[in-house]
Amino acid sequence: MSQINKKLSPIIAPQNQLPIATKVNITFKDIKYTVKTSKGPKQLLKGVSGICKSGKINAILGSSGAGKTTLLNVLCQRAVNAKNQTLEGEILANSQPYDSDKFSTFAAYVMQDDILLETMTVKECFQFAANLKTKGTAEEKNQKVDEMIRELRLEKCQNTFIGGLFVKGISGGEKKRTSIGYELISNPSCIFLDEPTSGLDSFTAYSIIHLLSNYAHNNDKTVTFTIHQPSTDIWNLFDHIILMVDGQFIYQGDGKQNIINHFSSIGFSCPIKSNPSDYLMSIMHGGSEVNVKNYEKYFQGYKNKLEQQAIKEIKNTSVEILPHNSVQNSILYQIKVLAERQFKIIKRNPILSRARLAQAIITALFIGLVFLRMPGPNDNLSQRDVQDRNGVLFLCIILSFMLQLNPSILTFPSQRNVFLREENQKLYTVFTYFLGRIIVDIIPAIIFPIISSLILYWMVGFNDEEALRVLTFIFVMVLMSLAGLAFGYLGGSAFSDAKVATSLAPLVLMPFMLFAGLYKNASDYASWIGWIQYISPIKYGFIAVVRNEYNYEGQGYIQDPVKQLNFTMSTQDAIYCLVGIVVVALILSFIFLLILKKRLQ
Ligand SMILES: Nc1ncnc2c1ncn2[C@@H]1O[C@H](COP(=O)(O)OP(=O)(O)OP(=O)(O)O)[C@@H](O)[C@H]1O
Repeated sequence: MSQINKKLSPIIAPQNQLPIATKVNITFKDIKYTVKTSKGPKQLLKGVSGICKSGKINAILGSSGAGKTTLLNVLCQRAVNAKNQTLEGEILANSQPYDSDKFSTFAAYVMQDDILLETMTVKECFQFAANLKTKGTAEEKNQKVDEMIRELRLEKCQNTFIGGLFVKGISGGEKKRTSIGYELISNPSCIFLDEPTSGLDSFTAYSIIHLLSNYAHNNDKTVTFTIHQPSTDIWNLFDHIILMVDGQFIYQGDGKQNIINHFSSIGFSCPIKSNPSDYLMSIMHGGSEVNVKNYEKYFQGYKNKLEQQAIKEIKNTSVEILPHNSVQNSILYQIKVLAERQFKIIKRNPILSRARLAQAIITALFIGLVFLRMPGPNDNLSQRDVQDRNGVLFLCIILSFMLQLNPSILTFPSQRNVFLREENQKLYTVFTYFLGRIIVDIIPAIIFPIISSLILYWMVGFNDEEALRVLTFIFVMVLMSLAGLAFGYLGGSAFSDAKVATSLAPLVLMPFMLFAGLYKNASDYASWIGWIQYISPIKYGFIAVVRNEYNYEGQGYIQDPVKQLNFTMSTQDAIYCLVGIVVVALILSFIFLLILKKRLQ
């Protein structure tokens, strides 16, 4: 909880003596928000005070860069005191402090960018939100989803994918309505929206604001949003308007005659027949020197005539218990819902399913053909044959590791924004998200190496004297694939940017390969760097398959190939080490995901 809110706690009455609120008024007093930049501190909000009223449409307008989004972030507790930013002032809901956790129990925030998963349909998005955000039986939740689709007039596209860069999907307006519906389904008492109409045609923009207006008026909800250049129709729907310029307020009040009167009184009369929104935007625009010179007049006008009134309203806000709309689901339920969604995503994404299956089959066939029916122990083996066999064993290990590593690196970065938004709203915990993902991601990580192994094993002519040898080989291939999954997770969670994570992957892979015992003998590493072999999953996988393959009893091979490689560890011990590495990498990636979440929020 921010410092400012702590200060206020003593004046709050004990919770059990307060009336339970049906509505929420957000008030803020003397908010100053400063960020550190390379050129020194920059104050983005310069002591603003105001109110977002319940049952009303509160619109924040202003010139570009005035600080509208910053104010919204502050009210949603997304901008708090930290090393590189300071926040001063009071932010209250029904005269009570709230932090980001508390915020998610009574309010919702729709960001400017639509953060939705592209391979989910509109209905599935609502279903996911209803499952985790609302109470009731499955039937009641389905009913809520259908109602929301009807209310937002999304019937026609309810079964269409959201779409994105690679998948064709719904229109921009439908996407925006889906983002709003995703939040409204839990019936929050307050909803904040950052530019809900940007990029939309005037009819769609009007229909969205009209919908929000109904939500506020019919249910006594607090709707607050930033908006650029509204049409007259949209302007007429605003109940409470805040105008901002250069981090300060220049107007706060209703959008009807009062706003026109106020600006007339300070010398800026809106021309008759002119849209007040267009006129006010034109006198606020920071691109005009004349406007910038006039800013001081606007500030003085606001301070002298309106600020005290706003402060009085803040003081008169009653103290009431904040409504609690959020739902606490069991861990198992959260994992189930997340795993179901992840399963759909994988099934529908051709790169995540079919392409990977084809990759596993084609690479296995290719290796199988290149090393087809290699000479075995009964074929008068030369040292060259042993080297070839070592080579193909090593290649199998690399293949299994790499085929899983590459897609896994993208696992977290590709859904980062969705995860941050949903975790922020406390729909689930980092732990349940992590488990929900693993449960689904592990399926291809197990199946694909089995398929590759079954293709390769007899094509190459690996040791099939006993069934256990075949099973051990397959098991090690699966473990290598799981190691790829774990290291992919690790890279994806340690670096928030997918590009950074993928470009760093070869840097990690190279030493693992170098210290696996094939390119340089295991006993020849310099001591200062030789320790890398102990953390190389490729080394343990290679030892396991080498020991499993060669059955040296003096026959067939000129020398014992295992001894030549200087592998003293048994197959079993190598498998244990590999399992240990997989577990440690998974634990580390979970910790990194926790840290990453905090850093990004
Ligand atoms: N972390 C930051 N560091 C430095 N400057 C910042 C930071 N965040 C925002 N700003 C600056 O603060 C000002 C206000 O930004 P904000 O996004 O709140 O404006 P806005 O009114 O929403 O603008 P627009 O309408 O163009 O979206 C801008 O000049 C922006 O460049």
